Amino acid sequence: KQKPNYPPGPPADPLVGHLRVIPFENQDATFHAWAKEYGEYRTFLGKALGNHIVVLDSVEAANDLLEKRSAIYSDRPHILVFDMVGMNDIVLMPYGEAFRKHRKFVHSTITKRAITTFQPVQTKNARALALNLLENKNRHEMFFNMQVLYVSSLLTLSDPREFRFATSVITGILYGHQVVSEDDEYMKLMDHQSMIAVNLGQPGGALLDILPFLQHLPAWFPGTGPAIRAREWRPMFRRVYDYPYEQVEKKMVGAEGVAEDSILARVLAKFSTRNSVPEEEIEYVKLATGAMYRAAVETTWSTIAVLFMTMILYPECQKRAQEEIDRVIGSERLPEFEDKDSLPYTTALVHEVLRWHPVIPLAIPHRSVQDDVYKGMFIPKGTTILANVMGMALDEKTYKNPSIFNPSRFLPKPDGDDEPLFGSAFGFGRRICPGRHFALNSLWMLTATILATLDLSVGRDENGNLAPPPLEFNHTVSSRPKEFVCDVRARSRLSASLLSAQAT
Ligand code: HEM
Repeated sequence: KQKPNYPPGPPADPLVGHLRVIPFENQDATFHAWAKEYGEYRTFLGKALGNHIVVLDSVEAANDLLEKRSAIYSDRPHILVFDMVGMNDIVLMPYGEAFRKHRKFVHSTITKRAITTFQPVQTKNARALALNLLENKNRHEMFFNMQVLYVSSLLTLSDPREFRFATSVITGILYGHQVVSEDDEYMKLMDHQSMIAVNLGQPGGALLDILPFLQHLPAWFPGTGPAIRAREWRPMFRRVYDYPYEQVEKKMVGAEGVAEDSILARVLAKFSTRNSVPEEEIEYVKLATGAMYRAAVETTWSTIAVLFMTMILYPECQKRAQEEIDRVIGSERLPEFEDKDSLPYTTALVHEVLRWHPVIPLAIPHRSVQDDVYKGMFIPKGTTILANVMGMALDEKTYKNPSIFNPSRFLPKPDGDDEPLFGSAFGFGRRICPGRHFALNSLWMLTATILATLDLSVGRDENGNLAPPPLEFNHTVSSRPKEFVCDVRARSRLSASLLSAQAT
């Protein structure tokens, strides 16, 4: 029997496939190099322990498959250890009836139109963050001083301030909860989420999919660690769905009978009495809102770290955005969403942050549900499809000098290069990020507010020497800049007092 014409790829080991050549760190860089070497269509095949993996390294291939053939390519690979910990929401849900129901709900609550009502939450939190940075200036180095440690005990991964912003904007719209202290339960829940995902996502966790019987063996048996931890952490993981629901429900049936306006409160208001609603319906609402909460924080937080990094490394871009803001808004007031259309460079700067370093560099894997042929290459059913978003960002055919941070690449000629915006940072097809419009708004308001009021520059290390951020990233749940220091100053006395007056 003739071997099918699989996509090309690097030489594989007959037993373990590419397992030994696929690195654990910076996979996107290796995949990008392989795509250039092997893939005429910027796709290539990898194999690990019997599983086929196809990496798509061009926007064209990703659109052709994940978008145009979305009926085939919208499933997710099954990851046993995440299943065991109770990750049952839309993010990893298999493609099917339940997925469609969750997707409809999630997308409808945060459409471009629906989210305009939530803009005040974003504005308020952006101002609070700018003020917080200013007031706690000498503590700023703490904020990136976060290392993920691969141990089984609970470790806090969060810095108080940017993490607080990323949490508070999403809990504000989902649950009407404004984070006001660094000892906030909603922040702790997110800490636990990151800790669980990072620890279970280690290679040991993947072993369970290859040798699933390990989950039934006693704890002393080698390789059973991830299964045991998944079971142990299940109740802690579950709280991300239950806790916010209980809080909002308590407010609605409590003495006052009202909760702050939020996506969840609007849904609960439609339930006439709790007893009349089937349990499955309540579970579905908990999971659908919990999924948005889980997916929003880490991604937004890491993107903010990239924003700070680029503003230090490319001070001329920071200055140009500040000049634009000063010209349009002046220094008597703070930015509002209505200013967005008049601030094209600032908006381009936000898009360039998302392109320059996509924080989910390989998106979330898709999986094919039937055999397919693409440009003569056979892609078998059950193949894991990775969109190499980082590879796409570095495509020289689309982006001139792609490794340089240059917001004006997106501006129309003659001011800029008229290059296309980088939507790939949010994935593709029917699994595209439903929070992308909301995320863009949060990042836009934060960027405009920070640049209107603060100057960011290279910080100093403990010996007093200037310490520019190294171009290094931690690859955990998302890809985030490694620790660096940043000098934060108010641009003027007026900007400081405007913030103090309006941040609360
Ligand atoms: C800068 C911020 C963000 C980035 C870079 C980002 C990126 C992504 C990416 C790459 C995916 C996978 C898409 C795919 O499989 O093709 C995704 C999925 C998802 N995102 Fe986001 N995201 C961000 C913010 C948000 C926010 C604010 C929310 C909620 C309001 C959100 C909710 C989700 C959900 C629910 C999914 C799963 C969708 C599915 O599996 O069908 N994300 N995101």
